[in-house]
Amino acid sequence: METYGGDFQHNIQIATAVRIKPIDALQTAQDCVLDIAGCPSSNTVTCTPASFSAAPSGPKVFSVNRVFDEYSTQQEVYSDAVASMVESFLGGCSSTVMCYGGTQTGKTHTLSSQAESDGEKEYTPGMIELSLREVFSKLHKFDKYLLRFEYYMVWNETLYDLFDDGDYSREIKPKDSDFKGIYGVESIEQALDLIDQANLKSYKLRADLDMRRVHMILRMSLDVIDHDEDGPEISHSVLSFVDLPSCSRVLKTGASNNLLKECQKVSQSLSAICNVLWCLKENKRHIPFRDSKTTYLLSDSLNKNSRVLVIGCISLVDNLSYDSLSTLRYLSRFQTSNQQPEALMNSRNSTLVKLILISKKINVTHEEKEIPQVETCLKSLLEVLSSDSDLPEPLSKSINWHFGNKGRKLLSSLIERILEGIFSEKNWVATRKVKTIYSICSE
Ligand SMILES: Nc1ncnc2c1ncn2[C@@H]1O[C@H](COP(=O)(O)OP(=O)(O)OP(=O)(O)O)[C@@H](O)[C@H]1O
Repeated sequence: METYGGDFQHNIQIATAVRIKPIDALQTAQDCVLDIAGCPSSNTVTCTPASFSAAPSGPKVFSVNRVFDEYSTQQEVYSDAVASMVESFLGGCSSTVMCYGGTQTGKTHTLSSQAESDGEKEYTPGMIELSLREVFSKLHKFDKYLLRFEYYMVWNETLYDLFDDGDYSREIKPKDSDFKGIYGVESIEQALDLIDQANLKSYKLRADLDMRRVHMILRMSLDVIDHDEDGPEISHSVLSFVDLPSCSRVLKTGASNNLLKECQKVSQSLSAICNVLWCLKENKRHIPFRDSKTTYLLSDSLNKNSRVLVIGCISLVDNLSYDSLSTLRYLSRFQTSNQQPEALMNSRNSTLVKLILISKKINVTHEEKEIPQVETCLKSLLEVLSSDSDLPEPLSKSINWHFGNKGRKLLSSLIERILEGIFSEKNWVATRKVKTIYSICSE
């Protein structure tokens, strides 16, 4: 993967990605409070809260290293963002993958992807399983290695060891963790089984203690002894997966005492992570690892040569859009390259995504205020489609996905009709026609 980390000159390489959760079968475009335009090949997210009272200043543009839209698959997220972290880990460089976002935005899905209990959704392995598969398939290359797994839950700044055979509900100190963990795991099946059992313990513990906002931290350490012509080479690296909840909505809208306390602790911990990463990036002498349990626990894998990937999970259907906006703001703190958001906003790919979101929306909402946005967007897209130049691959893929194989032609005629019908006549009766054409194109 060329782009990740490529433009980071700092000691620690920090990359950011956004994953947009698809709206589910029970939700409609009307439920979307955010218009988010982004595309797999673009690295900006343009976020327009539909409820302008939530953000009177209008659209906001956030730059990240990679946007995974709502149609992205687990395999795409893995191949494009996580695989290189695993490669670094196997090469002796510690790597941390963090998933951050509001509740129900797809953090667990992205990391663990558990099968749905009603069996309706297909099981697709998440980043943890895909990474473990890669690691186990490469271990035979080393002359000698020692693998160690640890799994922790942090709640209200209290640490629990989910691999503790005895009393896993016992609070532990981060320094105790040096002697903990499971060694000698020999197969991917054994590893996944251990993680599943630990997840069951965490559900029980969460229910027993009424925990609602927790951090989950899975760590895999690898010690390798390899021999080459210069003699033995020893390396130590850690690969961590961290599930970080966001509490901005709760903090903004208020909550009961216990939940508020939980959220304040989470928020302190998130600031501590942010400070540590900033200090590492700035090459500061003092790194405030001790400011939170999570940073203390990760201190051996956050250092000069390590890599961090923060995946922000966001949802188009987000009550008042607080969580998604705050997730994007959090990610933008780590962004180091100087993107030109305006230029990127006009790129062909983000235009298409915007069109798709808006055309879904104009089928159901008739608000005049959307007309100028839709018009600009459609006109620029029509220009792209009418030109002879080849469409970039993700764009043609998206067109096929949304409008069938005849994609480009149908889409052009659809846009022409939308422009004729709606913008010249300014007549919303045309919306019905558009709706019909749209449904024919989508068949
Ligand atoms: N990219 C996706 N594709 C399909 N389904 C998804 C996707 N992301 C999330 N979901 C579904 O959305 C629901 C909520 O996702 P998930 O449990 O991962 O959210 P979460 O952020 O971990 O929530 P919480 O913080 O409350 O634990 C699940 O049913 C999950 O299967």
